[in-house]
Amino acid sequence: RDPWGYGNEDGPDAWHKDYPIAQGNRQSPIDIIPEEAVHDASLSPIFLSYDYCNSINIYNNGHSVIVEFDDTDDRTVIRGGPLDNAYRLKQFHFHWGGKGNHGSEHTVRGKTYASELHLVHWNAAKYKTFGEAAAGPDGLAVIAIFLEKGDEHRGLHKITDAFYMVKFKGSVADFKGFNPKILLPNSLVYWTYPGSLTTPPLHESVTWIVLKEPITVSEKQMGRFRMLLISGEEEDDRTRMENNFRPPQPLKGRKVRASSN
Ligand SMILES: C[C@@H](CNC(=O)c1ccc(S(N)(=O)=O)cc1)Cn1ccc2ccccc21
Ligand SMILES: [Zn+2]
Repeated sequence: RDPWGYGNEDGPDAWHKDYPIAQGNRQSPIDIIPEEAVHDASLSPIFLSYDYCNSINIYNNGHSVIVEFDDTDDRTVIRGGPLDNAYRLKQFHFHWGGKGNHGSEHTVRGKTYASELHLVHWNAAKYKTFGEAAAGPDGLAVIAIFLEKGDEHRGLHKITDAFYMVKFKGSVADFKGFNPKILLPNSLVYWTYPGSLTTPPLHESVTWIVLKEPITVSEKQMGRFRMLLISGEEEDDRTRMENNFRPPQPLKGRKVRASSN
């Protein structure tokens, strides 16, 4: 039972009633102000070892569309940057808006993007399961990539072409052999800060790694996201999945660090 959503009654402003951590000290997303980010020369580059990456399935959980990976070994990990060890890729998913250029969760000096991709990794060196990691202070590392409206993204077609199979909440389909490396921008320059899951249970367990350089997607490709529904196949209503983003949360004294390369 997921009583939370993005509507007027069950949206981000109401989440604190069931999840009081929503008003915690390290909540996400945030508005990133580049001039205020601390330039940290000790921050090494992020290393993505995605070569033996293999996706398993794609599914619609009523809140987003998620591509899951086999995380039973360290074949697909990220390391370096602010991380003390390797974190395993578990899934990636998106947040997006309706028409226009809103829809991202993080913002940059108030600028919003049409969508934001989250690559979710967990600290398998320290935690036995993803669920445990998701509740631990250094359990997760999420790479956020902004999607800006512009030319079409050829790597995104395979994903948007699969959306018809997962139109309804609760639907899942095979989605093998997709490597998210093709969704990365040219530069891995990033901002990093300690934060949380941006959806309930809002655990404060995420080291955020937000890439500065967006990738571009076409309006037509964004339209495909908006054909996904939050309703189940058996339900009468057909409510589109859109505007599934949480607005920026108070920084509460946290430092955002900027990488140099
Ligand atoms: C943590 C929750 C599931 N939520 C997430 O995994 C999650 C991941 C990333 C983000 S975001 N938008 O910040 O990148 C938000 C939520 C429940 N849960 C607990 C154990 C568990 C095991 C498998 C699946 C879900 C599980
Ligand atoms: Zn997310």
